Amino acid sequence: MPESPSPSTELELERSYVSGLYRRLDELREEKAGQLARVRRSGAVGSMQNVSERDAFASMYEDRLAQLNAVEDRLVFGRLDLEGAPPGQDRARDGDADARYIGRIGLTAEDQSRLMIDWRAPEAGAFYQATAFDRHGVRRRRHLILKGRNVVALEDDVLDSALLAEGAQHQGEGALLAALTSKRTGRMADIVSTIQAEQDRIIRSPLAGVLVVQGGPGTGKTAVALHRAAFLLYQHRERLKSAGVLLVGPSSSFMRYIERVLPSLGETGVVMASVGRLLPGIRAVPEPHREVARIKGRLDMAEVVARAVANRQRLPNGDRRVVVEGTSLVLGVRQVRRARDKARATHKPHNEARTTFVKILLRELADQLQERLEDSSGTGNSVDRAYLIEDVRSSRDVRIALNLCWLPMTPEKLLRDLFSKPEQLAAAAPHLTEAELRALRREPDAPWTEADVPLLDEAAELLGEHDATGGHEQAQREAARKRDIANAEQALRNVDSMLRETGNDGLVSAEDLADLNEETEESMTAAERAAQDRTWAYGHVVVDEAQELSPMQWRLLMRRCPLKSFTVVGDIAQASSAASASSWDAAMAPFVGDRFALEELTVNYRTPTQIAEAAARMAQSAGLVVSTPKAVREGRWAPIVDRVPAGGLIGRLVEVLPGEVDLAEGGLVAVIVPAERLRAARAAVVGLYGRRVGGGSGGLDQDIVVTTAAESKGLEFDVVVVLEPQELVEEAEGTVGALYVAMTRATQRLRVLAEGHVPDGIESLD
Ligand SMILES: Nc1ncnc2c1ncn2[C@@H]1O[C@H](COP(=O)(O)OP(=O)(O)OP(=O)(O)O)[C@@H](O)[C@H]1O
Repeated sequence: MPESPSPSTELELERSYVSGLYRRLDELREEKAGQLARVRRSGAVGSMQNVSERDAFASMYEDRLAQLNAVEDRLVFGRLDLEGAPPGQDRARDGDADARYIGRIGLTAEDQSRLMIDWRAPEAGAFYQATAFDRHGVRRRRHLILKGRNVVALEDDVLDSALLAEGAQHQGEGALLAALTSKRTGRMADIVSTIQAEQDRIIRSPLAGVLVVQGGPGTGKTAVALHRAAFLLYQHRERLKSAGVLLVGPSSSFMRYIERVLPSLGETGVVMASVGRLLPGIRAVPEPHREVARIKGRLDMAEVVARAVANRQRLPNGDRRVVVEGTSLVLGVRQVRRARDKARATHKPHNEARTTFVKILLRELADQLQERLEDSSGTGNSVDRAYLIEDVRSSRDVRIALNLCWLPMTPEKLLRDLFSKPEQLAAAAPHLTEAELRALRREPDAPWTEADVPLLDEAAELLGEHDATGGHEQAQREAARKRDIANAEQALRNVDSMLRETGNDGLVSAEDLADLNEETEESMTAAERAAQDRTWAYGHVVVDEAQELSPMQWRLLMRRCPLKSFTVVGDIAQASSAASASSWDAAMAPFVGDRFALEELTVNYRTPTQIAEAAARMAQSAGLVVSTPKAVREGRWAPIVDRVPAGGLIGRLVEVLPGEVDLAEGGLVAVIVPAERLRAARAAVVGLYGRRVGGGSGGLDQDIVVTTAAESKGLEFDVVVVLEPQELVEEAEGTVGALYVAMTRATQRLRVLAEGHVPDGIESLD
């Protein structure tokens, strides 16, 4: 039996291998930078086709260079020794396939031999899936722990008991535990080196269909959703590159919290949007009134919007006189009705169907005008019709009359009128009660809220493009795109061999190249263009904190992905918004029936046992069905409950906060408060810590944050102080979802301050 190398020798061997990987990375960066510079130097001369060819390559090299630059940190993190490979033998270096290094991207040597496998490749699956019982051919799984470019430690999972006897293994506190107990930074980090088997299975699920992932707090749903997006982009690059992936989260703070994960995995092309930013050009605020959020979230609002649009296609009260070039004509109700029916029969959106409506009536009025002119001249001479129609079209009277019947309309105008003019709302929503109608009423200049976004989208769908140029711009855009594709096809034929050389053969279609061309022309990436286009059809949509979405918000998202390829992650027990789902069945039924797959995550990686149990006890005492996910670690502290005399809440906060900040030892501290107390609590904490205090979506860069339960959704902090828990329950109309969220944000310590009632279960009975 060959002798195992001593641990320090192994560390040396790994160091040398890893520095070889970084050397290769540097070489590739240099190579791509050189290619990019050469392409750029070739200048913007030559035929259109040469220019688009050059731009296409420039974009390709830029993308690859960006990816190579993004993977610097922890480039490699794993090694698998497979069946048949004696331990210690440097198989990968010898070009033997029995040892595999796993890293952020795949790397090959100049001679095309494989140096490192992308974590998403099928051959890397065993790194995450292998266990002592089901080894997937793995004898040893090794975690390489890097600091900068240097390997500082090795951790071995020896799965083959024969290896244990040989004694060649490295043990540490465990890569997973080290990751979990490290201080929070305010930004989520990737988990690529420690993905657990149940998470990996979900990440690698097939692309098609709707996959719902249910999991309690801290079970890694967000992490899984992000790594799944990266996996799908790798596995289905051709399809998803042009169609794009949309990732939706609950708030701007949350989007900021997760924004670095995908780039660190080398993926930059995902469109990320909070529910308030799903419509280009609209920045919606959270809906402050729960009743309004509930009503606007209901699916029957789609009918209300449809009726509001139909009501903008009006019949005049009676026949109307219009004057064209001094001649008086009649716009009859009967004619208008007929034109309206014909326009509606086109089934085109309002603004587009208007063209039909207008055309018919212009023709009718031109007929009348012709008759009058012929009568009055008495000659019976026919008059040129084109002139007549132009005369009718340019009459101010006619324009006003037609607009009164069928006004071109933007979604914003439609909804602003609908909610500020009670008679319009009553006409569009006859089934709503008086109280509901009153609740929906608001000033025309009120800001758009998250509940309005799907209604605006619905309206945009029914109204169609409001194009002042009469479709001219659209036609120009289409012609330009056709030209781009033709150029790109020619470019592909010319440069087939060059494509192969760059390793991109088969990955690029003429459409891709046309897209790249368009990008450079408009200096926009495909993702940026998708984000600006309401009608963009994504190849896949990932939804986080999905339990919060209203049926109308689901309707909007389903429209964004006609193929219905979704990854939906959330926790029904954490639901706290007014229009949130009561079950996944109920949320999905209107859109996909029961055709969705349900997976569950069962291990809590965030919250220590004591805090997880307190949160679950509280939720269960209130009748909420929560399964208590197994927490992977014990905490150092049990949750603390401070009962404070009336009026003493803020004083007590000021008293205890410094102690909590000390215990966080440089980590993050969050004070989570009922919305009504936000201002007072923030002022008090700022009084103590000044500029160190953050809040809202910019707050994550600070180490002390004062925030609401809704804003803290999906985030995590080392220490959490919850103020007045019963008020958190009351502000959510008696449901405990928001309090459950607040309590489970802590990775180390939880303290609850209460003047009022302390909900049952938070305190342990023993
Ligand atoms: N396999 C893993 N390795 C290392 N860290 C992990 C792993 N899985 C999850 N974590 C960490 O656990 C924490 C919780 O994960 P995440 O935020 O994804 O949970 P969640 O289910 O979305 O939580 P919630 O629903 O409460 O917002 C994060 O810090 C995440 O990085």
